[in-house]
Amino acid sequence: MTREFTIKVPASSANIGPGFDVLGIGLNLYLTLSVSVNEASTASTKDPYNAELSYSGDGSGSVPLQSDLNLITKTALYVLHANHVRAFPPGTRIHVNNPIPLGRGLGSSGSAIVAGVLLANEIGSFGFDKNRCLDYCLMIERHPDNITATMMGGFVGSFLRNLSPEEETVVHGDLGRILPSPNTSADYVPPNAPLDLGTHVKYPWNPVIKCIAVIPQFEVKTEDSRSVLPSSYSKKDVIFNLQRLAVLTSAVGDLKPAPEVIYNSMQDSLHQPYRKVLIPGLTEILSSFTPQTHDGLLGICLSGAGPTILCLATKNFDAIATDIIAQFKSHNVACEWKLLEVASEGAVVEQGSKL
Ligand SMILES: Nc1ncnc2c1ncn2[C@@H]1O[C@H](COP(=O)(O)OP(=O)(O)O)[C@@H](O)[C@H]1O
Ligand SMILES: N[C@@H](CCOP(=O)(O)O)C(=O)O
Repeated sequence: MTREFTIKVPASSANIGPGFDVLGIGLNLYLTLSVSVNEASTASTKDPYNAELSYSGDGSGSVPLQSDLNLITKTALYVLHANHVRAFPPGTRIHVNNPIPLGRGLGSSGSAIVAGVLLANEIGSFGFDKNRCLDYCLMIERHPDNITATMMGGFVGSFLRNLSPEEETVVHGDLGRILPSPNTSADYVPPNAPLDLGTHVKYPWNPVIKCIAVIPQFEVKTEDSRSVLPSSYSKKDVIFNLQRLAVLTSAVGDLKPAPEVIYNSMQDSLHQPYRKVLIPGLTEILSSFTPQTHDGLLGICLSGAGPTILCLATKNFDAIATDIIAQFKSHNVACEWKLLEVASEGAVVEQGSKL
């Protein structure tokens, strides 16, 4: 008997202007894992943990296919090891199809981590619900905005609960102690995820609002984009964002979305101004596209850690994207663009089996 299942995980756009490390939207661009486990197989593989991995889409040729090097299967192995399962069953085949561009601020790593945790949940038959799965994701990703949107779908706000000093050491400890690598000893059991790490809510979203993603053809690693941020902020800047955050979370659910309200509440003082050093033309683009210059535009921001620009809009998608691409071009940056919608369902696992 061969067990088969598919894991479908949306991309995400995090922050949405003022919600740095808080807000995220699940987007209908799906990382898909097609998994089969031939339960009769005893054949050994080259892979140290029995997984035969294949890959298509963005990252093909550069993403590693060994299970203790690939982010999806490393994540799955972490969850399996923490629950005393040492490897994938012999006869495990995983095909990854990834349309999410890597390192562009559309949550590719968050989607890979969510996919990995769901993969382990199926392989180990642990029966974890999505909230428990998020605990494991948070052990790796550490900021809840993109993984919560990816796992739960929709437009979400989230936070990580207060941690005891012992939990702090576990949750914010060395990732090398959590994720396996080729040097991990055969009997090492990594720390399990504390319970209920994340809390989230889903906000209403008017489906008339679509997401334009203008994606520059260069990568910015999230880690690098976080390293340019200051370690503290002024009271003025924090209040600036909190005020806008409160208004934005309600404004996008309105029956008749108000461009002025949404545009102004998507302004940010906490991350975008600092990230301009990594993204040519960022400040100019964010300030020169408004509901007055482009009919149908509601708001504009950096998607996640960048370099993608996210526009919320109700019409004229092509014209808005074409003009942003032209601005980037004047800074010698080539782009592609996608029109995306909010993925309200989040990550899903579909079962199937064949004799
Ligand atoms: N589908 C995938 N399979 C394996 N690794 C992935 C996948 N998606 C992302 N990654 C890893 O995550 C990195 C990008 O993460 P990050 O810098 O956080 O950017 P992003 O904004 O796209 O999440 C990639 O370089 C790769 O190492
Ligand atoms: N809040 C994080 C979000 C990172 O999202 P990603 O899509 O770039 O991985 C940040 O802004 O650093």
